[in-house]
Amino acid sequence: MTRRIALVVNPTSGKGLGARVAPVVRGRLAAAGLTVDVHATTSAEDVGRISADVIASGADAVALIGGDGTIHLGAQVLARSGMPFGVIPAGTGNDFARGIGVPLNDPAAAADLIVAGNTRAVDLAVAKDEFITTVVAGGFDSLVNKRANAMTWPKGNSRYTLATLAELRTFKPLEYVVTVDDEVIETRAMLVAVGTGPTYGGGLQICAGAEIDDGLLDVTIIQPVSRLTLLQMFPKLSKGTHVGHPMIRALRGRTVRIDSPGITAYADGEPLGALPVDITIAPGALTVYA
Ligand SMILES: Nc1ncnc2c1ncn2[C@@H]1O[C@H](COP(=O)(O)OP(=O)(O)OP(=O)(O)O)[C@@H](O)[C@H]1O
Repeated sequence: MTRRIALVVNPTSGKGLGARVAPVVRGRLAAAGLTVDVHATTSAEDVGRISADVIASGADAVALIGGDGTIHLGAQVLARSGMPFGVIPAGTGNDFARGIGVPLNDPAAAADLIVAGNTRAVDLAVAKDEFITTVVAGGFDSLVNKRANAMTWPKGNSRYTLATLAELRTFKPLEYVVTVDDEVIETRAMLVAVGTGPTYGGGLQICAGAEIDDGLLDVTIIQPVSRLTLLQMFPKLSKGTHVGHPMIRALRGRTVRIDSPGITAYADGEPLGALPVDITIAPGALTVYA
């Protein structure tokens, strides 16, 4: 019997990359003998609504073409459904795809993982009643995100560089209470991040070493460092060479609370809400092709 797969496409992901990638992926899946139904989304709400319809339709699998925002929306419905879920990276960050080992710049190769049909169950975090597929964080990076979102110029990643430099001028370490299982840590810090996978922000290894299926949350606390050291840390986060820095504290646990007054938490690259945030783990909640 042929496998029937629904291809849910966010055409706006990656500034139109989603729309460009869709025919390539459709062709690859069809050439391999799968029956492919393509659904283009016209709004954020469509991602969950269409995913729910696909589950109800009895399709064998679903694939999402998009970035971390699209995966986040789909995961709200697909988590715990048991429906095998393929990821075709087409965003700017693609940290969930990176975490499960899907090729990032080769949509045909990503489609081939769906054709091969090997699945694994991966963990999701849960915070403020939402499933989170990558990292929840709050601190210096929240302020940079907020500033960058308010800027109309420049477009693209240089906006984050400018926002980072602007924020660095005035940033002072924040007061946190971080609770990991039964351990309560009162500390000043630059930021606190909690992830199921290792990266956010398009490959920054903020939770370096996080295993996507170990049933645990990885917690990173960047304790107070000078502005220059913080700036120098960003390229190191990309390469993973920050690991072992004396001011970076790494912990693991099953429940985490982050609290710092006046700070907004971000999750999967979008604002999640004001701290405090309680984070738990949903082990093996999503079944992915990888
Ligand atoms: N037609 C649409 N379908 C789905 N989402 C849409 C659509 N138009 C705009 N959006 C918005 O796009 C966001 C998702 O974009 P996505 O994250 O997939 O791409 P990106 O921002 O380019 O990549 P990344 O998150 O990896 O940086 C959603 O949160 C939603 O608000």
